[in-house]
Amino acid sequence: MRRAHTVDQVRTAEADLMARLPEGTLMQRAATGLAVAISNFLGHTYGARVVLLIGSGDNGGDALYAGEKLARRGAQVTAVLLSEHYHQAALAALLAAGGRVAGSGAATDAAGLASGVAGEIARADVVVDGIVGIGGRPGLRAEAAAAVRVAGEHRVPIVAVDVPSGVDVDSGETPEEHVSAALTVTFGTHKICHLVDPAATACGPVHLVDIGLDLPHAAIESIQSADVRALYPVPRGESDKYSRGVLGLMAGSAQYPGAAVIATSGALAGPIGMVRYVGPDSVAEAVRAAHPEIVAGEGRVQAWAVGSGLGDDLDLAKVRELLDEEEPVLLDADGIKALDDSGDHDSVLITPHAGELARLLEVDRAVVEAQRLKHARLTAERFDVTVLLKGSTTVIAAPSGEVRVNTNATAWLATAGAGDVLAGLCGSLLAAGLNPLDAASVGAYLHAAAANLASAGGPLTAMQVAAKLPDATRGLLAEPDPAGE
Ligand SMILES: NC(=O)C1=CN([C@@H]2O[C@H](COP(=O)(O)OP(=O)(O)OC[C@H]3O[C@@H](n4cnc5c(N)ncnc54)[C@H](OP(=O)(O)O)[C@@H]3O)[C@@H](O)[C@H]2O)[C@@H](O)CC1
Ligand SMILES: [K+]
Repeated sequence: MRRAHTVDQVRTAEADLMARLPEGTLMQRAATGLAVAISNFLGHTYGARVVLLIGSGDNGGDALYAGEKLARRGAQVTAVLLSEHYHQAALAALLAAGGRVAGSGAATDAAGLASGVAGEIARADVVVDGIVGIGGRPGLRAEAAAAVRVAGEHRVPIVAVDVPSGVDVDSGETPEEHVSAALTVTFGTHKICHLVDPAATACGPVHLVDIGLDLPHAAIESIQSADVRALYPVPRGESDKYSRGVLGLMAGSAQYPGAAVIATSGALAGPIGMVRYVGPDSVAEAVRAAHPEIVAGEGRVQAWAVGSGLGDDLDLAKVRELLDEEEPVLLDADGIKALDDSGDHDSVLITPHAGELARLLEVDRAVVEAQRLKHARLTAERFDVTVLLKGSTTVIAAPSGEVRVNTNATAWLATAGAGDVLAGLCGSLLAAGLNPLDAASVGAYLHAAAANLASAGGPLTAMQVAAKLPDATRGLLAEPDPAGE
């Protein structure tokens, strides 16, 4: 798992380590890693024009010391001081290495920047955001916002130090103006904003520099290929189609027959031995035509997947009966309406998108979109259920308080039927014996991996995603474990 910690956890670990090391060691480790990452990002250092946006805290100190190291390797480094306060020793080091300070005069231009600063930014090869790090509050002050806007207008890429300034570090929310980075270089561990949207998108790719922090249990984890490999229920020699798991699928309707066909494709591409389809005869016929392997009608199952494309055919009483049984149940789409906050649902997984979660919580969709982590957690706690909140980064929250995210999805996956594939696949993983948190994690990861294969940078259909699931699974199970994962 890739781990993300809260600001408080990082501060505690930092204090513990600092007490054992000579002063300034951690900042030098951070700045060295940052300078190397900026060099790699640029592809060259000698002669590169680097503008540093410097705030009042240690985030600015990291940027200034990295600037010093780049200047020593021949870069033309200019610091823009956005506050009266700044890390003085770091600025002195930059100046000693040949760096400069821009805009020291009192005059300001129309954007509110000291004269000459806008021109420096416009001509830069890269802007380094050392405005604020984990000590920052959301939003940008006027001068910083103006500098960031000039970079955007001139398409100058921004490398964020630790976090893109302006985002809310511990929630991944972006209630106010913030930096959108081409690369974020962080230290010690990931922060929540690196993994949870909308802030995760503002980070761009995230590069982690190890500075030797000793960290506690993570607040949030992001699932990696090695985790999926370790969790995937691979059939053993003695397995038969029943022992591998049977999924009961209640999906599709006269209105949306395709959802049943697509969800079945997802389920059959998972680890189970058999799918039992339960639904109207006309839909069962369509499912059987596409998937002759299925068995129509009720029988013994190890888990249920209910809801994709049920529309008005949703039989609330029937679904609630299933929720009272022992077998795990996945509720998707309309099936989520069957959930109430009174029962014991710790073997239930729900797979809403933001709109469906908003309906369940009776809030606006935009509120869920803006505060994805908060609402996924709140739902898990209130309904005693595991929640897989779909989106560009998937957030999975369990009633135990554990949270995992999946960040490897392509934006092309936002297509009709993709959710039905995911529901079938996660149902299949539940039926094969994974608990709801693991089923959701493995399902989200493989669904995204299959979509990446189907897309290869272009459009895809839900059925193509399902068709690529076996390849994605095979590739992953065959991969050697990389060190450190
Ligand atoms: N922890 C670690 O392990 C390591 C940490 N390291 C580095 O230290 C960074 C944390 O440094 P930090 O604590 O000095 O806080 P940081 O974010 O630079 O500045 C906070 C100050 O900014 C201000 N301010 C607040 N909001 C603002 C806003 N929206 N817009 C503008 N200004 C705003 C406010 O001051 P004010 O101006 O209000 O007086 C506040 O006090 C961390 O991210 C990493 O880069 C590494 O060197 C090594 C290992
Ligand atoms: K920053």
